[in-house]
This record gives sequence, C-alpha cells and structure tokens, in this order.
Amino acid sequence: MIGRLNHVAIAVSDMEAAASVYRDTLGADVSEKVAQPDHGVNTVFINLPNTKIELLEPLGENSPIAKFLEKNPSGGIHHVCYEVDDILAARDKLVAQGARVLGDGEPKIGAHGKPVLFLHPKDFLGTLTELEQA
Ligand SMILES: C[C@@H](C(=O)O)C(=O)SCCNC(=O)CCNC(=O)[C@H](O)C(C)(C)COP(=O)(O)OP(=O)(O)OC[C@H]1O[C@@H](n2cnc3c(N)ncnc32)[C@H](O)[C@@H]1OP(=O)(O)O
Ligand SMILES: [Co+2]
Repeated sequence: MIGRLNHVAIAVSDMEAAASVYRDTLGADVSEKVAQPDHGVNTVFINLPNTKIELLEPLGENSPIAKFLEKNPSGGIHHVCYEVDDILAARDKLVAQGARVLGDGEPKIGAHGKPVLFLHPKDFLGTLTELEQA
C-alpha cells in the first residue's frame, strides 16, 4: 500500500536556526518558510536527492506540535510521510484494521497541495505517520 517516503519531519522551536543548520552546516538545498495555517505550523523543506526533510515550527495558539516541543525542547523527529496512490482507500483499509486516523478522519490539503492524513503514533510503533496522496 505505502509507496515512496515523501518526507521526514523534524519539529524545531527556532526555524531560522534550524534552517541554517541544514543550509550552512550541512550544505543542503533549503526552501523558504511557508505558513500552513490549516495545520498550525510553519514549514521549511530541505530538498535531498531521494526525499525531503520537513522542518516544522509552531504557528498559532493550538499548534499540534506544541506539546511535542515542550517534551523535546531541542527539537526531534516528529513524523514520517509516505505516499499512497489512493488516500481514501488507504484510510478505509487502515481503519478496518483498527488504526486510528487523527482529527476528523477526513484528509486536509497538505504542504504540497495534495490530500494528507495522520495516523496515531501508538498504532505505528510509536511513530506519527502521515499519508499523502501521490
Ligand atoms: C503541513 C503538513 C504536511 O506535511 O503536509 C504537516 O506535516 S503538519 C504536521 C503537524 N500536524 C500534526 O502533527 C497533526 C497530527 N498530530 C496530532 O493530532 C497530535 O500531534 C497528536 C499526534 C495526536 C499528539 O497530540 P498531543 O501531543 O497534543 O497529545 P499527547 O501529548 O497527549 O500525546 C499522546 C501520546 O502520543 C505521543 N506523541 C505525541 N506526538 C508524537 C509524535 N510526534 N511522535 C510519537 N509520539 C507522539 C505522546 O508522547 C503521548 O504518549 P504517552 O501517552 O506515552 O506520553
Ligand atoms: Co508532514
């Protein structure tokens, strides 16, 4: 069912400092910062030859990454995102197997303009898992 690794996300409290680590220290191709108000985060993408790293910082009062950063003040790996050909079929199959879809269960438009869903970390080996329509 799952296909390519679309991105690995890292939550950070200081986006400028984090982007500098990837741009200046690691010498990567780093995008501009984009607000994702529907998701309560700002994103910066690091474009690697075979995948992407998504840097996340909180946006607004009820950011879903706020608690994570309280527990991990120096940042940390927050989620992995896999591509699926048919996100609704994938969701229905996973729900039938007992997996919990976060939020209202309906896809939202993600950072790449495509539908995304999140699956509860406790159902996937302690790893918050995002699915993105390929
Ligand atoms: C722009 C878009 C895109 O790429 O297109 C994005 O990525 S937006 C990326 C931001 N959006 C999201 O993350 C949306 C989905 N996330 C959520 O709904 C939330 O963050 C939850 C995953 C439900 C966690 O919420 P919250 O931290 O408030 O709850 P909580 O502290 O009660 O956590 C419940 C349990 O899950 C654990 N937990 C929380 N966040 C976790 C994470 N990222 N990875 C692994 N475990 C995690 C906690 O330690 C806790 O475990 P214990 O009970 O053992 O202590
Ligand atoms: Co993501």
